[in-house]
Amino acid sequence: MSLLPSLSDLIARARTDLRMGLPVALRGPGGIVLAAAAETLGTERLADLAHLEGPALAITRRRADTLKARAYAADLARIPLPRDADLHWIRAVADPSGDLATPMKGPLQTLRAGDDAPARAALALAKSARLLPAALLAGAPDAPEGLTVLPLDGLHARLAEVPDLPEVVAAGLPIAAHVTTRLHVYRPTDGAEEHYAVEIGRPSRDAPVLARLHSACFTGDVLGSLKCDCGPQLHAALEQMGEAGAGVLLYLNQEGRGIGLSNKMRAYSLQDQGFDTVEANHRLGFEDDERDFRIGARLLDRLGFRAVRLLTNNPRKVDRLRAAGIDVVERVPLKVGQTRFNHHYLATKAAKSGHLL
Ligand SMILES: Nc1nc2c(ncn2[C@@H]2O[C@H](COP(=O)(O)OP(=O)(O)OP(=O)(O)O)[C@@H](O)[C@H]2O)c(=O)[nH]1
Ligand SMILES: [Zn+2]
Repeated sequence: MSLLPSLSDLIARARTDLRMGLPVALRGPGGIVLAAAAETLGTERLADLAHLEGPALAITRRRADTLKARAYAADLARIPLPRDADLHWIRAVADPSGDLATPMKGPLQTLRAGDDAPARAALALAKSARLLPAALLAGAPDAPEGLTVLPLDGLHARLAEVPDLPEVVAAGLPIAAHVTTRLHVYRPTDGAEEHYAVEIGRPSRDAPVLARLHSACFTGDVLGSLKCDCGPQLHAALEQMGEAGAGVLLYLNQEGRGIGLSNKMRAYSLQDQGFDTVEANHRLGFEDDERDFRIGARLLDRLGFRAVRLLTNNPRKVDRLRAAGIDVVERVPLKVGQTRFNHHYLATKAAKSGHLL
């Protein structure tokens, strides 16, 4: 019946539930598994989950490696919940901010037997809710009334897909770089973040367009942070397009290379403790880059652009766009915004993430 929620609707709900500290119910061949995000779980719900069957804390392999816990799966580890575990213990396993101050968590036993699929889905949901990737899971005889119930079948595949991105609206927006500019807003059908396209001038759809895929950086774009080069890159790209009289800048709301602002600031706090940008992501349980550039390809396609001259220093963006069917005819370097505060950050990106200096 069309009035019932689709899988995308359920995913959108699940994200909100997890952010509020509510568990979601995952229905698979083994029955119902309840999953709650470690970051938002409260004391009473922890007590209730702890009384269910086989409570275990799922973390990513990245986090497991940091904690020296053995991950039997390629991507995650499940730690059986110790009998005396409280919220403090759960947060300490999930959140690296106290790793140096309280190295008390180990040795951590991990589970080999049992199905990893519910844990995998829960971690993907936590990531897509921009929470720390750690979730408490426990088997339940049935789903308590009122909880969001998601079928495990197809869930992980759906979370890995690019959602449909219909355009909500487009309107003229004269900006300093060019007076003939239009801002387009796209809203994904799975309730995730909206993305924007800034169309400068009237670029032809028949020739390669000067384009940039810019990932949101509140600290750099808005506050003028000196820790990264995002703000100057954003403005230089718009200026270059303005001077050329045509271009398209996709502003993708993938803050912090796709981990969200809270997690990015957690990474900054780890950087204050001496870890570099890649190490900080890993300690938090993330890959160094969690962005999905297929969204950029989808938006270019929607706008009618098949070929681009891409403003970037990141070869991965070029590769991902090409893999998604966009013809990147040229990579145009964008070297602005070096400061004494971001020298180490840019050098790390070059050494570890393949950026071209
Ligand atoms: N996790 C994390 N994200 C960061 C950090 N510093 C900046 N960012 C984010 O990194 C992203 C940078 O985006 P871009 O400038 O589009 O991408 P890029 O990979 O640097 O590639 P180009 O700028 O195109 O060369 C933004 O989402 C920032 O919020 C950091 O230390 N940790
Ligand atoms: Zn930045």
